[in-house]
Amino acid sequence: MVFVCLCYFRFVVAFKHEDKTSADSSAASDSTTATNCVKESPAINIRSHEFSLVVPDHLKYNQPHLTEDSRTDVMTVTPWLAPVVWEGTFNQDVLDSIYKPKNISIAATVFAVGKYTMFLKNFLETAEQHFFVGFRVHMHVFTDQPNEVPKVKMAAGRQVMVHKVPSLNRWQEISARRMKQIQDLIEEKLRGNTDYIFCLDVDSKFHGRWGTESLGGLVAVVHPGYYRDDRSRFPYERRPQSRAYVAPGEGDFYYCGGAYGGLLQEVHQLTKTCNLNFEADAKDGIEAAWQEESHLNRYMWINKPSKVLSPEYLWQDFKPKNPEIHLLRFSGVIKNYADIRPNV
Ligand SMILES: CC(=O)N[C@H]1[C@@H](OP(=O)(O)OP(=O)(O)OC[C@H]2O[C@@H](n3ccc(=O)[nH]c3=O)[C@H](O)[C@@H]2O)O[C@H](CO)[C@H](O)[C@@H]1O
Ligand SMILES: [Mn+2]
Repeated sequence: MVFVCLCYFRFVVAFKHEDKTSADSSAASDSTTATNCVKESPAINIRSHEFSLVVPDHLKYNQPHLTEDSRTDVMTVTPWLAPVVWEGTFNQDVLDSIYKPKNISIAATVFAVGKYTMFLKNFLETAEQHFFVGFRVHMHVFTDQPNEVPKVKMAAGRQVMVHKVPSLNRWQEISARRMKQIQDLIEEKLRGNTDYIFCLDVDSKFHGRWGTESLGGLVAVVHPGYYRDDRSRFPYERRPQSRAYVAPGEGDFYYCGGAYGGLLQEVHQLTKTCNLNFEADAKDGIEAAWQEESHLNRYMWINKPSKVLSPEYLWQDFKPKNPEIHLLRFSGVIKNYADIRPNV
């Protein structure tokens, strides 16, 4: 660890020095810097994708202007300085050229228990069209009926992995138990081979790009149903006996249980904590108003997300599109709850 830090420090110093000595930085001084670092620390493999934003030299794109903002109708940065991602706030070519050479791998989890297997085909097919296209993606499908998982043609470097889970007879349990199963997946299968993970509702479809702009340490999506409301109207858990309790006058946004993600270790911490709190509540005979979504909201109040995705990243088909939504990326389909859930 110390070794890595030293190398990193050296790298920064080298670049600073280069800035000072030559405004027109040459390829030769670049390669000297790189070679020095590699020579002195040959065994180091840096897998931290958050902190090094390296673009290929000579990438041409529009100049960013500090006195101009591409979006003036919406919040683009939170009070704790996390970006809020909206169409128009980022340059996808710059972002892709940063993450492409890192060869990152992305996992997504999706649960289809009971009749929810009917959503898989559309979910998986549209993910192929819009979700991290051109990147390595593993779609982890959790289901009680592996035979019902449709065969979807996947591009190179992308695949579906099926995990069998028990069927449960309350939708609340099916939804909430996802946290534990995601925690286990990370511990047992993903550690060491996956960089980022996104956890998504299956009753939804992709309509537009969802890509590298969404990457971050801890990533939350603002719920489409409440983002124009005063926080007093957010459906947080309001009973102080629950570990998901959020007090009046507190809370930043109301986040979705249907989409969240980030670096593997961050999502591990989130799912582990929410599951522990959900279980402890259950022992006390209490289930939060919106199950794991309530626990997630409590968690995100204390552990601020480092990137916030706008409701473009989880809309609902039944909601008319508001003017601030310039691009709809992912949206919940209209469903008849009584027909598809095991209980009402
Ligand atoms: C868009 C969004 O933020 N949705 C959240 C919301 O309700 P939703 O109405 O979106 O919940 P839902 O019925 O979609 O259930 C959540 C997910 O659980 C799975 N499932 C559920 C029932 C079932 O019989 N089989 C099955 O597989 C499936 O992956 C589904 O997408 O509140 C829930 C609280 O519990 C979850 O936090 C959802 O993520
Ligand atoms: Mn849903």
